[in-house]
Amino acid sequence: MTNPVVQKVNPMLTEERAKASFPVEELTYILDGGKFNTEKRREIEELVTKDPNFEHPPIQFMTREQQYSLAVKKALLVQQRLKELDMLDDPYASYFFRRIAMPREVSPIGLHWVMFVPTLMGQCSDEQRERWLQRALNYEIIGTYAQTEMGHGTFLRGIETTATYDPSSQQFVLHSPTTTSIKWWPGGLGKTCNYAVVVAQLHTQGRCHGVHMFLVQLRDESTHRSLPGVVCGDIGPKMGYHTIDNGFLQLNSVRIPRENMLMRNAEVQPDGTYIRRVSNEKLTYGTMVFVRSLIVSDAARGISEAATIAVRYACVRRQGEPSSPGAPEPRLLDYPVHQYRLLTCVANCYGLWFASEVLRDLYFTVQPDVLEGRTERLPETHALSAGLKAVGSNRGAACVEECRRCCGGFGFSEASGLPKIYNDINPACTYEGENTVMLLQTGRHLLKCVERARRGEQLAPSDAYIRSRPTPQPKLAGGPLTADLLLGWLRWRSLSMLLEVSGRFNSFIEQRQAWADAFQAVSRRLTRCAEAHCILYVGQAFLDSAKAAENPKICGVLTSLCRLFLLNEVVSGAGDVQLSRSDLARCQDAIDSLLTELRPNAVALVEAFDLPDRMLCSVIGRYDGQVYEAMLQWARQSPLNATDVHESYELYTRQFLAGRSLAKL
Ligand SMILES: CCCCCCCC/C=C\CCCC(=O)SCCNC(=O)CCNC(=O)[C@H](O)C(C)(C)COP(=O)(O)OP(=O)(O)OC[C@H]1O[C@@H](n2cnc3c(N)ncnc32)[C@H](O)[C@@H]1OP(=O)(O)O
Ligand SMILES: Cc1cc2nc3c(=O)[nH]c(=O)nc-3n(C[C@H](O)[C@H](O)[C@H](O)COP(=O)(O)OP(=O)(O)OC[C@H]3O[C@@H](n4cnc5c(N)ncnc54)[C@H](O)[C@@H]3O)c2cc1C
Repeated sequence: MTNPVVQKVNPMLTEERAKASFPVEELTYILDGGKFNTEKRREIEELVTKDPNFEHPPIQFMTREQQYSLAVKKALLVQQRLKELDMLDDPYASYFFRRIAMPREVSPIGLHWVMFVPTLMGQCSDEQRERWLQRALNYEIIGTYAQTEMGHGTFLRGIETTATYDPSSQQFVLHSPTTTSIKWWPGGLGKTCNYAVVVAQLHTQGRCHGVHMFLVQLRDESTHRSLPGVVCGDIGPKMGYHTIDNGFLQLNSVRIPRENMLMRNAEVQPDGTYIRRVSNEKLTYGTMVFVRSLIVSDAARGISEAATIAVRYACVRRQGEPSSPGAPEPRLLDYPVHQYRLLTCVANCYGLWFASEVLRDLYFTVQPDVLEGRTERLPETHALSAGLKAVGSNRGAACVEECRRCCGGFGFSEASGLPKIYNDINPACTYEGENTVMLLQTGRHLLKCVERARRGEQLAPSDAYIRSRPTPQPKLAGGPLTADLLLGWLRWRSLSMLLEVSGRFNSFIEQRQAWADAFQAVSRRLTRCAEAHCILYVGQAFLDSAKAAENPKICGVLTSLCRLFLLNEVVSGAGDVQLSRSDLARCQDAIDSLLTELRPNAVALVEAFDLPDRMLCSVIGRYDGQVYEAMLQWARQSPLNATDVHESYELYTRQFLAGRSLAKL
């Protein structure tokens, strides 16, 4: 991919940039977690941009096979470069190197570093780590995470693949007993990987002990041919994710050594005796908690890319009736409704960005304890990572789509870069736990919190408000609509909704319904409670970050953006609780005022994300704002334009026009 040649900057963008009321660079430092990180990220981006090995024509003009092949090359080249630069052990540097080298092109070896390596870290005994982890970190072996089957994705306990221990050979026999038990979806499984962590039902001494993990070699390490008993391949084209070989895997009585069961939490001894070392069996699901927390930040980054494109385009695109004769047509960004559509996406982006940082810190605080078997804060971490994964990816997909629509027809063209971002973000609503199911996990946790609060027990910090007494609805039509007041209202809303659903749930229990039936009866409402709880978390993280900004100008603009986020939640969630007409009207007026206030900072707020053209890959979101000439250049690259007359003319159209039958051709 080549960066568009930066031409003279479109004066309409220069004009907008000059309106910023705060130092954009300082906000970039905040978003990056410090000036040092910004500088390091830029150095890495520069390295990749200068490297001709990462240059190629736009992938959108390539076939899927070409896209996959190129992605394998780039993904492996990234690893080589990281090694040469001695950056392999630096997760920050590696992340940004991969991101700029393969912008929104999912890597065929992505599962290796997102799930395979973390699973080895979290699920192996110390001895197993010694044996495999370094090989995996050195990319001597390339692995994936094979859990989902054709027949079971969400309901993990229903997985059918079996791992049956044979004490005579001290081996496990891995087997796919049915068609529905064939592993389906794992990333990189089809063609790229030679190992997999396989999730299977453990059988030993005639008993099933539930799902456990096993390291299975799939392909020969030198020839890459699939090993005897292993049938695997690519699952075919998808809605997006063209660069990765999501695969299938059928195991026909494949034997692996006993030592290949991941034994941090449980063990099968040579004679077949099963020993569980920790009582909480959900520790096997640890990698998913980790990846769910990453997805929240990835969703925020996706919105940041789409919003940068759409806001820049809205500055240079004129469309509509001039305000006076001879005046130019208005810019899209001059329309209040357009400002609303874009600025609410920007507000969601900042909210999720800051929330993902708080969630990441929580994960890394809790994880060392969990690894040692102390699981007190695991339920909170699981509930938050599941719920925020759902809210983040739902919002991510919705905001990217809104940005795409904001760009009209060009938004539908791959030239805009927006379909690529959307197709990369959207599957996150499904993978790593389908979003509705994830919200139900959060809801289940919240119901239990209400019970524990009634018993006077302590709750984890993010759940603590559930212990407070119900209060009357905070009035919004009185004094100023401060961010603190709005956040208080969202806290009140979350608690009210939860108490209402919990009361309903308890009445089913009192009518002697089974727990599971009562849960199903309130499940629809419970997903809304989970969303409200997560939005409260996002709002709190947003406001805390705004207040923490040392520069008063940045503090001011972030607080205004946070108020827009909170007000929009109040207005769009007005159906969940009774909001008076006067409160609603007040909030709507406040939104209108905020749009006017924030509009001059629209470009500055997205450019604080500091996304180079190479990252955006967008004809309409270019830094220089020279959209139209670049659009024509893009179209000229279409393979359909390689000749003036396409071969289909001779083959079909000419015959058709001559009245000949096409049926025999
Ligand atoms: C750099 C950025 C890149 C980011 C992007 C990454 C790109 C990677 C691309 C693709 C990767 C995709 C990988 C995958 O999709 S892997 C497969 C993922 N599969 C799933 O997520 C399956 C979803 N299903 C489940 O997680 C579970 O089955 C379940 C839905 C949670 C239900 O489980 P189960 O029926 O066993 O449990 P219960 O509902 O009965 O609950 C029992 C108690 O366990 C608690 N629980 C459940 N899960 C966890 C967990 N993970 N951790 C801790 N505790 C857990 C639950 O709360 C219950 O507790 P209670 O106290 O109420 O009994
Ligand atoms: C791009 C992509 C990459 C993936 N990568 C991997 C990978 O690397 N490794 C891997 O193992 N898997 C992977 N997956 C699989 C993914 O994790 C599953 O698709 C996901 O967990 C959902 O499972 P499912 O497809 O079986 O859907 P189902 O579980 O059949 O769900 C279908 C629908 O039913 C609803 N539903 C299901 N159960 C309930 C319930 N209890 N209550 C209410 N509603 C319910 C869901 O909300 C959903 O809308 C990937 C999937 C995709 C799309």
